[in-house]
Amino acid sequence: MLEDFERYPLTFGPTPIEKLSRLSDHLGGDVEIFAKREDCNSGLAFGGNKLRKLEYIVPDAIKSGADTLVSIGGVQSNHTRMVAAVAAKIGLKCRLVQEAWVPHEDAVYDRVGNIMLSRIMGADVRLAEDGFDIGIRRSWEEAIEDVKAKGGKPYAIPAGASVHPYGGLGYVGFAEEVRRQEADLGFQFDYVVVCTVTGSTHAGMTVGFAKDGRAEKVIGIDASATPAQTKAQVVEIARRTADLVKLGREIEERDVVLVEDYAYPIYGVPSEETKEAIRLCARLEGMITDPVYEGKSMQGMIDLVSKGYFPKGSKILYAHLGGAPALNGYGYTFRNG
Ligand SMILES: Cc1ncc(COP(=O)(O)O)c(CNC2(C(=O)O)CC2)c1O
Repeated sequence: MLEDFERYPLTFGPTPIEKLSRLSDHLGGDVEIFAKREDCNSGLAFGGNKLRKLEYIVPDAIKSGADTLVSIGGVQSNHTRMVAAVAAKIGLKCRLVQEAWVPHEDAVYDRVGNIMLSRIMGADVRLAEDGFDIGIRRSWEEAIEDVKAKGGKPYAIPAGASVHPYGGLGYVGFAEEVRRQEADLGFQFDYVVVCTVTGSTHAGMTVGFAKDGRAEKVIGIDASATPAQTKAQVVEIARRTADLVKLGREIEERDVVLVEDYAYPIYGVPSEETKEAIRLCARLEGMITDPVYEGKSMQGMIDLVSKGYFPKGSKILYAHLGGAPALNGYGYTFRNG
């Protein structure tokens, strides 16, 4: 599916799949839960899902002759941290807009975790007051213009790299990689559980698994708390990506399964149930999830298993997309563990 596209290696290679036996048993043993560890995919600044996407974007950036990568996220954005790491690795400058996406309790929220790493890696980090929205932002467009005004040659990467023309390709590759691993494992996964916010991770998986009739087995857990906008964006990215990789069929609305019940109270703020899911996974598997993204997809998966959403005997692949560095901005939240 991706033979026509150049990939710039930023990751170690296929990410490991591990059985979460203690979590599976704790949830009753009716389903088998596995994790694919995208959070351990690279040596670049603690890795994560955006690097798999950026592998298909970097060749275009290099070809463009740009000298500065320009991107955007919330203050504790994992995406902007990974863009900063990629810029450092390939020798480009980096301009980041960090918007006020999350009302926070921690006095150190804008000095630790992802934003600290981006600063240490030499990115030009600018805070902006605009609130959360997964769409194209004025602050980002102004940053692009400002780089130009100062004589730079910007390469624009939108939030999460999602609505970038090549934003979905990385996770088409994820599906191809899972199929190769399934051949070695001797079985197929019945479901893939993924956290969905700007949408190109979910969209790429939908297209990649549509190839063998499993598009609707990709269960997106919304963490944006703006599900209608997020779902529409996933569908749009999936349709464009399907054309790019010549899937051979249209992506329909029904191909995209987005569960909207776990993003509460709002984007970036964990509920009590999110915090419990983070603790349960950490205490049973030593696997760390974050309060913004994977904590909510873990919460969703646990709740769906408990409700019998997945038929008995299902093999579930949980996509762990990263996010742990942001925990440093939630020290007050977890002050008692
Ligand atoms: C750890 C982690 N897990 C899941 C997601 C959701 O991925 P999508 O944006 O592709 O839907 C993010 C995104 N993060 C964004 C960021 O700015 O970090 C794009 C929102 C993520 O970082």
